[in-house]
Amino acid sequence: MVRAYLGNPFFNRIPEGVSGLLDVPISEIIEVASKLVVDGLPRDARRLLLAAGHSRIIGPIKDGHINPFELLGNAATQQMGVNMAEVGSLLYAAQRVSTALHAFIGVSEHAQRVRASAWAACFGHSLEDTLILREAILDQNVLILGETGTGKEIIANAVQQGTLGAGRTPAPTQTVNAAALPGELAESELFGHEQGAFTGAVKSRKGKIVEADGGTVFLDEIGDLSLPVQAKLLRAIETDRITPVGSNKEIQVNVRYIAATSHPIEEMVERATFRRDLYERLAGCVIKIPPLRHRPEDIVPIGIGLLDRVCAEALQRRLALAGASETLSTPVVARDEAATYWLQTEAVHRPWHGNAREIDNVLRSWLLGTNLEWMSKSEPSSNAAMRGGATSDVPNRILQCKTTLKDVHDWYARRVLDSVRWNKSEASRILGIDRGTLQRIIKGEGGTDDDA
Ligand SMILES: Nc1ncnc2c1ncn2[C@@H]1O[C@H](COP(=O)(O)OP(=O)(O)OP(=O)(O)O)[C@@H](O)[C@H]1O
Repeated sequence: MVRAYLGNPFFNRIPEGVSGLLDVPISEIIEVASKLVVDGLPRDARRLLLAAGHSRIIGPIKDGHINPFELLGNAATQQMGVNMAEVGSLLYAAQRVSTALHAFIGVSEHAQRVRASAWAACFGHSLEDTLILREAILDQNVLILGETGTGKEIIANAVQQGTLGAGRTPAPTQTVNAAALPGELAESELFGHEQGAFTGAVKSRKGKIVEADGGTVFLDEIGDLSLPVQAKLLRAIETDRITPVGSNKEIQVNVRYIAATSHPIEEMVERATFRRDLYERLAGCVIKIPPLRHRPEDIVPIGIGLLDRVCAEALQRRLALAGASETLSTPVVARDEAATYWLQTEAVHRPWHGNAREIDNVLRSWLLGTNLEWMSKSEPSSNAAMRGGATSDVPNRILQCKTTLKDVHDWYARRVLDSVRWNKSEASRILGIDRGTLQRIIKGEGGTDDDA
């Protein structure tokens, strides 16, 4: 039996096909269990059973097919006198948070710290924290700080996954983007309104905070909230009550707030453009995501992860267009070698002021220029031209590529159509073409004539 714990290099190197027992310190059960589920351990990982310690539970594991999670629950129950159902729920939440944190790629210490902070925002720093202080942990609001494109939304989503509703169902989650909302609208979006409360309020509306009752509200771009709305939000947080616009009735709510901003909020507090008391209420747990230029070792892994995603999306689109008749003859993830090489040799030296989002945009436009041939045909192109050429010489590669302008038009039209769920009027408006032209593009692609 091997004693393993999170951070132990062994744990990350369990060879394919191994079966056995891991003796995990009780304080790390939740981390280890969730890591087992998400971290791509061997397919027969179910045979890798976790034991929270001791010989009296190892026999039954060896003999039968005991669910390791149940076993963990039992072990924790025995040792700490806690409720079995509660431990089961915790493990379930842990699994969801881990899966969500997987989307936050990064090997740097900074990235690891960000993931650990998000984890702590849900479960604290130890199993004792988790079991004893969980209510208090979830009572704390979370503030995520980082430049644009650093992955604040990914982290917010992970923290949201840590809250469970009744019966292990996911708790309600709502997102409000304060940057997109002028004053009155922000108030109505957050707190709801009564019918006739203002011009255009033809029906009453609940508002995101009430809709998230029992769960979380993600307040994106909180630094853009006006001072009057800040005051109202502060009151909602302090009293757990909100008053819809135009109403004189208060509504009781139980919500965890997760806020994020790319503005320097501490400076805003100093300049009194953001309320200090609200900042303090939101900053129960602060997660700072450093920009990519402070963690250049994350550039390649993030780039490769995004490249896989872009290629998989492109393939999916192609299959959707081809219809059910085409079988999946190519791997879902076809990584572009030239792009990988470029990431390793050139991208690492760039400052990436737009952070991961900028890498995503560059990769997407690169693939649009060079890989369209692959996107529209059944086999991946060899990319020989790209491999042979200097990787920074994008125009040169585009010349060698057989993509026509029509291919680019059609591809882009399809992207827009996808993004508006094939609403052709909306797509024509975005593309700046009339519906007849769009119809012709669709016919050329083998689409249908039905209006969305
Ligand atoms: N560490 C990361 N790993 C993988 N993808 C990332 C990472 N960080 C950011 N991304 C990707 O970058 C894009 C932007 O991420 P996200 O929207 O979470 O950033 P943000 O910090 O909320 O930006 P903004 O402040 O502009 O809203 C997304 O496509 C996201 O998947």
